[in-house]
Amino acid sequence: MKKLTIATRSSQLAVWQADFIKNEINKKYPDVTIELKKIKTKGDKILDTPLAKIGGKGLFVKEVENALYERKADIAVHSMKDVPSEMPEGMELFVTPKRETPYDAFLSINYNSIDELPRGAVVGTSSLRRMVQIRKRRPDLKIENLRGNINTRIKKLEDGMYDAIVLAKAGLVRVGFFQHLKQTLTEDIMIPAVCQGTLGIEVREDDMESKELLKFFYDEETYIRTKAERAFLKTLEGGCQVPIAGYSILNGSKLKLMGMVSSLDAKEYIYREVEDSVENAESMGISLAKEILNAGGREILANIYHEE
Ligand SMILES: NCc1[nH]cc(CCC(=O)O)c1CC(=O)O
Repeated sequence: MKKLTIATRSSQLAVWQADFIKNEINKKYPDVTIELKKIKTKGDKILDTPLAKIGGKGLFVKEVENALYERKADIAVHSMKDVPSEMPEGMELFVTPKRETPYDAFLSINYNSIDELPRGAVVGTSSLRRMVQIRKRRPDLKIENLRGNINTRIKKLEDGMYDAIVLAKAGLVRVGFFQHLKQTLTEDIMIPAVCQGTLGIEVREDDMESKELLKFFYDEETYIRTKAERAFLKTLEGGCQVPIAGYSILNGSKLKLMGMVSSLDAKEYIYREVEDSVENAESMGISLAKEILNAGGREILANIYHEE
C-alpha cells in the first residue's frame, strides 16, 4: 500500500488522535503516505446545546464514517466512547489500540478534590454519566452544562464560570495539558464511560489491504475489555448520551466488570458488578446489563428517553 487517507473529526483532540495513528503506522511502514481528512461534524458545530439534546447515537461518528462509504477515506479513527454499539452494514471496527487512561479528571483552580469543594460549588461537565455520579456523592453541588473542546472548557474554568470541571483524562494526556488537574477520579469515585480512553479504527469490511496494515495495533487486554464493556452497553441499548457507566479491570485470567445506570436526579442509582473468567467477557457484559435492567434499570432508561 502506498497511500492511506484517515478520516477524523476536526476537533483538536480528534486530530491529535488521528495523527497519533498516522505516526504509529509510519513508524512501522515509513513508505506509506498518509493524509488526514478532517470533517467538521454537527457535534462539533453546535456548541451551545447539551450533548444529550442534540441527540442521536453516533453524533460524532456518522459524518466521519460517511467519508469511508464515499471512498474519500480508507480508515476512520474514532473515540470508542462515541461509537454506537451497532456497526452499519459493510463497516467494521477492526482494531482498538492499547487503551489510554480510562478515568475522568477533576480540574479546579482553588480546590484539590471533589470532596474539598465547598457547599453549593459549581461544577461543569458535558455528560449525564458524570453529572449523576457527582450528584450521588455531593448532592449539594450545582452541576452546569459544559461543552466545547478541551481549550474552551479550560478557558471557562479560568474565567471563573465554574469552581471545577470534570472531563476525560485521556484527552488531557493526549494533548499534554495538565494544568489545573487536581484529582484523577478512579472508579471508586466515578465509574468511567464504556471504552473511555480507547480509540477504534474503522474500515470497510472488504478492505483487506488496510486491515493488513492495521493488524499490529492489536492489544489483547484492550480487546477483551472493549468486548465486555460494549456488550454491556449494547444490551442496555444506550448511547453515550444517557447516565450509564461501564468499566472493566483485567486481572490475570479474571475479568471484573462494573456497571451503573441512574436516574437524572441520582435518586435511583443502580450499581452491580460481576467477576468471571476472561473467556466469558462478552456474556458477562450481557448478563450484567440484564441484571441492572431487571433491578429497575429498564424503567429508569425508559423515563429518560421519554423526557427528551
Ligand atoms: N464525548 C466526547 C469525547 N469523546 C472522547 C473523549 C475523550 C477521549 C476518550 O475517551 O478517548 C471526549 C471528551 C470528554 O469526554 O471529555
